[in-house]
Amino acid sequence: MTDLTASPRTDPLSLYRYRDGLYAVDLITAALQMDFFTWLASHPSSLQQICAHHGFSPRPVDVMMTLFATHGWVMQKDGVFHLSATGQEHLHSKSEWFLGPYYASLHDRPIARDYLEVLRTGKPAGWSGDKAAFDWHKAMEQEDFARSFTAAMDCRGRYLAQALAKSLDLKGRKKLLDIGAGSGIYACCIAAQHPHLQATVFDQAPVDRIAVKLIVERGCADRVRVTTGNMFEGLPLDCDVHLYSNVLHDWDVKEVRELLAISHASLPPGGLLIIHDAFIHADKTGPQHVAEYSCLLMHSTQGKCYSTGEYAELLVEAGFTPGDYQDTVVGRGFMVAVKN
Ligand SMILES: C[S@@+](CC[C@H](N)C(=O)[O-])C[C@H]1O[C@@H](n2cnc3c(N)ncnc32)[C@H](O)[C@@H]1O
Repeated sequence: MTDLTASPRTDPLSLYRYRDGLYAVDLITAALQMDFFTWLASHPSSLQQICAHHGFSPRPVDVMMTLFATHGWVMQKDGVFHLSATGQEHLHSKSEWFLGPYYASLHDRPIARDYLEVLRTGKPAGWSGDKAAFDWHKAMEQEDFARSFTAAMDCRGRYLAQALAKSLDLKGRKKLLDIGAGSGIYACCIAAQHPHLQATVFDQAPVDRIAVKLIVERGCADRVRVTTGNMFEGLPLDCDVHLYSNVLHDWDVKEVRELLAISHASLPPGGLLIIHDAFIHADKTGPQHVAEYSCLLMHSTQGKCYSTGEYAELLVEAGFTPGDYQDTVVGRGFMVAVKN
């Protein structure tokens, strides 16, 4: 039986950071290719004005401007983005220190090209630029893709989940629902750390079958069960804790609102909702590595890394009282909220 309460002896931070931040350079390249910074210098603009002028969608522009703000290349004042001194000196095509040509050889990278399209359509590009796998939610219904994607989430979660489990206060709670659970690694680690708790892993086919096998292999099947379903069509009613781990970041605001409303309807009064994810600061000036990870999500899913402020607003709107954000490891953390 695997000891799911153990932590590794060494720190894998840089391995997570390379993978998470991979796409940021392509978004910077796409912006330079459009000479976006030179335009912004003479047109300080709100997010809406940037979208209206360039024919862009709000979600990718928000991710792009957050990335630039975390580097100090743009600054936001009263909702208007301005090019900073660094931006004027190194990103403006009329500056003697302009670095645009240094990035020109990257214009043909598939992900950089995708960004020109994602900015305009607001729709995700294919996973890793592969047009054949265009909609990864659909791809997750295919056995092979589901298996390799779930393996990726599982090995990432092996480290993140035990850290989350150790940080949670679940005294007096009875049953956790791990929504969009993948392999069930989070439910298993939380159950291992909190022996009084039962858990249900909730996902769709064929991920449910992959989860059953791994839960048995890990020796957790006595307290962790699997339920198959579509989270947008309702959730089991017998749980007093809901966990969304790396799930809401795959979806746009409309779907996040729907999921929070479904959770609210399914939890008892006083029920606990946990969002485990990578969070942007409320003022959207950091952390830089989360802004980089958000580029990857914006490119390949319908979501992004939301800020703590955005989540707090959505939680209040859905009828929850949000608590403070708490860090765990490798730029991840969680927010809890109690059903009013
Ligand atoms: C990014 S993975 C996160 C997995 C896991 N929670 C983690 O933190 O690693 C998103 C998961 O949501 C599941 N999912 C997507 N749409 C779903 C739906 N409509 N109903 C249930 N699960 C869904 C996917 O199958 C996938 O396992």
